[in-house]
Amino acid sequence: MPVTIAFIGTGNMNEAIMAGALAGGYDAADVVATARRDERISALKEKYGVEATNSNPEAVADADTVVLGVKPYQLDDILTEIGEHLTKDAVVVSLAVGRTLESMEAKLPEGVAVVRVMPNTPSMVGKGMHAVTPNEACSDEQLARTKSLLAASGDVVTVAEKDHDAVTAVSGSGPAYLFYIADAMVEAGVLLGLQRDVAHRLAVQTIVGAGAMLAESGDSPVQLREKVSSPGGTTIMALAELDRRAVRAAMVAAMQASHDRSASMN
Ligand SMILES: NC(=O)C1=CN([C@@H]2O[C@H](COP(=O)(O)OP(=O)(O)OC[C@H]3O[C@@H](n4cnc5c(N)ncnc54)[C@H](O)[C@@H]3O)[C@@H](O)[C@H]2O)C=CC1
Ligand SMILES: O=C(O)[C@@H]1CCC=N1
Repeated sequence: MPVTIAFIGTGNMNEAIMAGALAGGYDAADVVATARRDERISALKEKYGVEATNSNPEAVADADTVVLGVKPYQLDDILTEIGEHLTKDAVVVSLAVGRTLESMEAKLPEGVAVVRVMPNTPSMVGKGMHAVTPNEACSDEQLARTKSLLAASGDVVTVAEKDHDAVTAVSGSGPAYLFYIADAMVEAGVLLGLQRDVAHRLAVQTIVGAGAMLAESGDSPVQLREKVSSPGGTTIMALAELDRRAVRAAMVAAMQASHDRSASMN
């Protein structure tokens, strides 16, 4: 069977999207992954049963979907390397933060379909968030093909390209904010006398449960917060302390910093 999906630069994000696709019914025989080190190539072959190689031009030669998982500063070299080897129908899917469609088109032969994606690491457990923007040359079918692939590892939303820096601040960098809060909750639990493993279990299940309520209840974050906060009770005391310490303002400033860094990376 011909190879149809090439993952170029199979690090954290590309491995997550590839693993999701394979778990979601894509055939390993239709997938090729590239990496630089021999040990990594062997590991990808062994773990996923896919074809793996260090040759990016060979990997894209039969592919109709080419997912680029390299760092933003490595992207130009890869685009130049693969451009002339792409199939006529190929769609190039870039995960690189901050890199515009225009900047990628400039490194590819004219008329190549490109989709800019902002994914996030929960794709590793099938709960990713992918925001996608196609370029002018991308057909409806090529976009649908891309969205189907991404849907195997999470939710997919189409956004305007101007929104990518904001998307990065919310969902791209977002998992790290929650890991930061989880870490702080565990540390505080230990400070209050809990065993570390118990504090970890309590914090994790609380975040999982709160996330499920956000996703499933239909209530807004404010409504959910109000349900935990009894008048004069423990929760309102904690939330008032967060406000006194300007945690909300810190959150806005942090996300502005993520946005601005993304905007500066093209
Ligand atoms: N990690 C994250 O949370 C997110 C990452 N992204 C984007 O995803 C992309 C990948 O990020 P990560 O997976 O975190 O990075 P990573 O460092 O884990 O993966 C990059 C991989 O590309 C490989 N590579 C580099 N040059 C290569 C070449 N010439 N040929 C073959 N392989 C090559 C590296 O060996 C590495 O395995 C980046 O552009 C990043 O901006 C986007 C959203 C979230
Ligand atoms: O920190 C980064 O550059 C990547 C992009 C979004 C999340 N992580």
